[in-house]
Amino acid sequence: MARIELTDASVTFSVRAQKKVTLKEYLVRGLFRGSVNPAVQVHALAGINLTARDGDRVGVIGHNGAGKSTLLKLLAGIYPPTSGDRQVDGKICSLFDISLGFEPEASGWENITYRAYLQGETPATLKGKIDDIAAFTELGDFLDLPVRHYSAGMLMRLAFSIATAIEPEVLLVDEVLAVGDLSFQHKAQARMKEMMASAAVMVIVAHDLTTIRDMCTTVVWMEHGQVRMQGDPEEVIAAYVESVNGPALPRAVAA
Ligand SMILES: Nc1ncnc2c1ncn2[C@@H]1O[C@H](COP(=O)(O)OP(=O)(O)OP(=O)(O)O)[C@@H](O)[C@H]1O
Repeated sequence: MARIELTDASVTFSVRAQKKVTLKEYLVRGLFRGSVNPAVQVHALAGINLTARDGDRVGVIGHNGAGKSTLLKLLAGIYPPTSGDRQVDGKICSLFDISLGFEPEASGWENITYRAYLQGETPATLKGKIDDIAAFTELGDFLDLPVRHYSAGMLMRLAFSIATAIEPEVLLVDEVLAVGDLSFQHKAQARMKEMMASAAVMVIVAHDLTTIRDMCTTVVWMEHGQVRMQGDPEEVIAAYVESVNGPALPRAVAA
């Protein structure tokens, strides 16, 4: 059984306003004010409680910078909670930031192998899949070349084909994922639909509210790193739209 459980989970980043401090600034400001370039705490997520089990489809909505992507990364295990607890049971597939982390000097084939192992494949299980992964990329002989020679779209094809080669129990998706050219996008969307249907639990971040309404069993509205509201998709989406547009005008009553 797949399960996601966040209990009072927070993620805080410690960032510095300036990248470099000149010697003059260091001497002048450092002498009089203590720290020259103090760390600022960014509370990307604060006190998040979220539970999802088999069959749940969770849509995450909210304004830019509300913490949606950070929530996906927390669920994926990329960011550990600064405080609180994260429990995720089940094989995870993360469909966001997928083209990061390739080995530039290694060939497409080698990168398929490295990534597949990271995704939990073994030499035996990969043997039965590697040709399908390669065929899905449609990259042909390019797979023999180091991936530093690939275009951004080609890297995306490779990344998507590998990421979607597993049958995940927990699927984490960022709707903004644009994969390759038009023909590949059709193929990619069809594959994503299959995965969304078969995954036990899905969490999807999207700005397109129609997608969320059609797909999700529950919706989380994020605001300034916190959950403003969660529950029934129609109710949460209506409240979110009202907060963005203002209350709906009363209907004119016929005289
Ligand atoms: N690695 C990081 N280091 C520092 N701050 C970060 C980092 N990642 C996110 N943040 C901050 O956390 C907050 C939430 O960002 P996040 O990307 O999760 O928002 P979002 O809701 O996904 O936004 P958008 O809709 O624009 O994609 C923002 O203030 C952002 O600047």
